[in-house]
Amino acid sequence: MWRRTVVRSAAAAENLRRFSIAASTPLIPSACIVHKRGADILHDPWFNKDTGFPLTERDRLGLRGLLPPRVISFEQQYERFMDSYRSLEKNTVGQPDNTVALAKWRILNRLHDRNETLYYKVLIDNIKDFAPIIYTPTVGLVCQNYSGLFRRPRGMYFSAKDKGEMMSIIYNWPAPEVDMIVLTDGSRILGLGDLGVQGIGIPIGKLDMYVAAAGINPQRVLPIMLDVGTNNEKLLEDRLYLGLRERRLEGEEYISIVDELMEALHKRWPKAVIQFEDFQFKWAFETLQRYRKKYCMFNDDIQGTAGVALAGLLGVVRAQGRPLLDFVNQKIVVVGAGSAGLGVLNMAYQAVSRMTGTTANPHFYLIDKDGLITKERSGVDPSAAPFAKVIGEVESIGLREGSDLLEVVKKVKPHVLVGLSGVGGIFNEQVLNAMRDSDSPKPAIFAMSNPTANAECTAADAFKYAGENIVFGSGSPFRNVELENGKIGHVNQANNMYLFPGIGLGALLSGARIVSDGMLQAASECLASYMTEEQIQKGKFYPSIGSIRNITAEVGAAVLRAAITEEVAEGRGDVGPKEIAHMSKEETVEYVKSNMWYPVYSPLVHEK
Ligand SMILES: NC(=O)c1ccc[n+]([C@@H]2O[C@H](COP(=O)([O-])OP(=O)(O)OC[C@H]3O[C@@H](n4cnc5c(N)ncnc54)[C@H](O)[C@@H]3O)[C@@H](O)[C@H]2O)c1
Ligand SMILES: O=C(O)C[C@H](O)C(=O)O
Ligand SMILES: [Mg+2]
Repeated sequence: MWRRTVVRSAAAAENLRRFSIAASTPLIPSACIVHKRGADILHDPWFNKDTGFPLTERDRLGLRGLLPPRVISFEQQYERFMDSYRSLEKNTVGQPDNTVALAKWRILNRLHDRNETLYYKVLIDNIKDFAPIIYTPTVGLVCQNYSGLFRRPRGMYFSAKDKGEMMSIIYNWPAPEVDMIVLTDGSRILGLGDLGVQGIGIPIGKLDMYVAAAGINPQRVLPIMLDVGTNNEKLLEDRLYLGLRERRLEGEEYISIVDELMEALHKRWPKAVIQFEDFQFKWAFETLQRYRKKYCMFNDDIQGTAGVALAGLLGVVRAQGRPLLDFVNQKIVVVGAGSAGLGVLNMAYQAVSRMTGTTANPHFYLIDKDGLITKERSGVDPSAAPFAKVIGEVESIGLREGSDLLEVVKKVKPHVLVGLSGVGGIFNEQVLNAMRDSDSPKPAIFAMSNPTANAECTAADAFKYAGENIVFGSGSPFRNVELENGKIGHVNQANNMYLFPGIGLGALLSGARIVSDGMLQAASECLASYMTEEQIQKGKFYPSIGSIRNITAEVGAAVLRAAITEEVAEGRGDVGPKEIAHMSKEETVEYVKSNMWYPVYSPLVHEK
């Protein structure tokens, strides 16, 4: 076991005294107590510095003779890695995209597995280039090939076989403190479906984003796979599949195992924030309702996505040159009535209700695999029911129950078309062409499904077929498009990565008992107001990913303040809700920033 001690200069300590708790800003690197020596340290990526161990430390930790004699500085190690990364890029030119993507993922993953400090330094400083590798889209490819790519475990794996024993298994995790947990059951990985145990890549990728964007200490994050089986026939037949080769648990059996895991997690780390990720629809809403008043948890696909989408939708109104209140008049067609689509509609509906002060009847249209959802649909899911259209209303514009996407776009002439269906290419040439008749001067197309091949359309097709005056967003990254008019068609990455790190960080630092609607609303509003008028006019609704730490600090602070207002904050360490409540807006942002971890080599001190 290990623990951290914080060693600072008196002046620096005084500066941060009021606000800092597990203060980790590297004014003077914190010293770190390790309970290992020699080769054990070299094989532990949390502490390993490779050739970066100074000679004195090599003496102290029994490393003399185990390393080549020269000490290489952190900066040199960084450059050496980046050089080999650039060579790999050069040497793989012309090879298939997937081969190159996996090669890049491998070189980063190998670095992670031997030296986390250097890995996160590389990741943070190059987040724009590396996010598409450790996150969507490459993470999808990694999950699909996980059983073959597996070298070392990362995170924890609980299975249906562990029933009754989770409380003891949880203590096998070596870190005494955990701040952020991302949990999946692998049942709906991006738009790729049920990938069973292979879905562990998603919590790993999300937590890498937590470290990069929110500055959560990587020794305090925990990716978790709850393997309750898989219904993926290919995996069930694959002899090398690493998960349970059984069908998924259902009903009471399923929920009781999630209950047990949640209890065990809460027991060991009562202050940790738990993010549910990529659960199939039928369990996503149910688990959210079941746990959201009991634990500090949220569902990223439902709630994180909703906040990011709402910020984008409000940006669209601004781009049209209309006041924000005009949001209530926007005709929005959402394609995909699952966790994400319904999450977005719920939040948009709440926004309209707040703006109108009444029970709103917004101009929202919801389409699933069976077409337009109306009140005539039998067996409609209760969470989709509030968005089912009254039949008279749709008949008046020539639509009916189950009208297809093209018909809906032609008749509704929407301001915004949102894709959260997981079906690649369904915004085809005809659908995009129909968006040319949109009632908006700047029709908006959000092809939000992941990974890239599952996006409802590409950026190039959107600008080509729907017109050069559109604004565009996609869940996975696309290159900006060179338009025929000589301008650039900007691509927004409409991805929940702009919010979940700030939601988690704000919840954590406020010591929130739960993640309330007000906290989520504050996160979305913060993101929406982050962009300047000039950026909005250029069709930019989200900041560059290069500034994700900054936006996450702002979002985190907004969530923190909302937790205080909503009276769910209990504070953290010796900074209680009262102290937070007395901070100005700027001070909350500083407070959040001062609690972000940044990769530096800490002096290691051995203790038995
Ligand atoms: N960009 C982001 O931040 C973000 C966030 C969350 C989810 N997503 C993506 O959204 C997609 C859906 O996620 P989810 O959790 O809502 O999945 P889900 O399985 O809960 O829902 C999918 C929905 O799409 C509908 N659908 C399927 N085929 C369709 C078709 N041909 N036409 C219209 N609708 C169709 C289904 O009926 C269902 O309602 C995934 O690809 C996921 O990667 C993106
Ligand atoms: O993982 C992502 O890139 C976004 C989202 O959570 C998804 O499930 O697609
Ligand atoms: Mg997800």
